[in-house]
Amino acid sequence: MGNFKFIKTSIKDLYIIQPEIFNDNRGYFIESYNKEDFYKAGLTMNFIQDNESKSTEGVLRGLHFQTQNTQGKLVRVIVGEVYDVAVDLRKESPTFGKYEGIILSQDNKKQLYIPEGFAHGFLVLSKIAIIAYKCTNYYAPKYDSGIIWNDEDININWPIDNINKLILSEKDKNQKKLKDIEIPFEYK
Ligand SMILES: Cc1cn([C@H]2C[C@H](O)[C@@H](COP(=O)(O)OP(=O)(O)O[C@H]3O[C@H](C)C(=O)[C@H](O)[C@H]3O)O2)c(=O)[nH]c1=O
Repeated sequence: MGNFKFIKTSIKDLYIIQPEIFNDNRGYFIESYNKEDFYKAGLTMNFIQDNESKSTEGVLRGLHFQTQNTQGKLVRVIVGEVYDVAVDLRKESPTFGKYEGIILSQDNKKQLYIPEGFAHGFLVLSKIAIIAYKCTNYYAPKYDSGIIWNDEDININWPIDNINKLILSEKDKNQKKLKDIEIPFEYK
């Protein structure tokens, strides 16, 4: 049907996807994923796990990746608004260590496709946010890894208005810096 716009970003293989929003007097309808449309756009990944998480304002989840079973993720916001961030961790990539940040929201319905070999995280900007994302590989906690959210070498410009309101898991409070971890991802 071609209900999607696929927008390239400054980082190779990282895409913003804009589904067509069908509004009427009842509300809205979107196709949130369509394999044929994605394949035609060259996004030929195979999603095998869907996730959903709810967070309150000021929650920052990230920056996460799996060192094996690495996951490509198609991220969208069902309720609320988040600042979503992907960091290129592919060795030899010309954009290694660079990030792209984007507002995903219930209103803009934008999605971010984060390829394998990236770290992912988001900051909740609304009272609550419910995010849903498709993954190209299964959860593998023994390969769970991450980078600290405020790593100065990545220097993410998180839209935080009050640092005291930041809510992090214990794990995320203690993530390592990019320069202190072994990066396993090749750049294809
Ligand atoms: C990720 C995941 C978690 N869990 C269980 C394990 C824990 O008992 C609980 C919370 O896990 P965690 O604190 O790792 O959840 P997040 O901090 O939201 O982690 C995610 O946040 C960032 C933004 C991501 O992109 C990843 O999907 C993932 O790392 O859910 C599962 O059962 N399956 C899963 O795929």
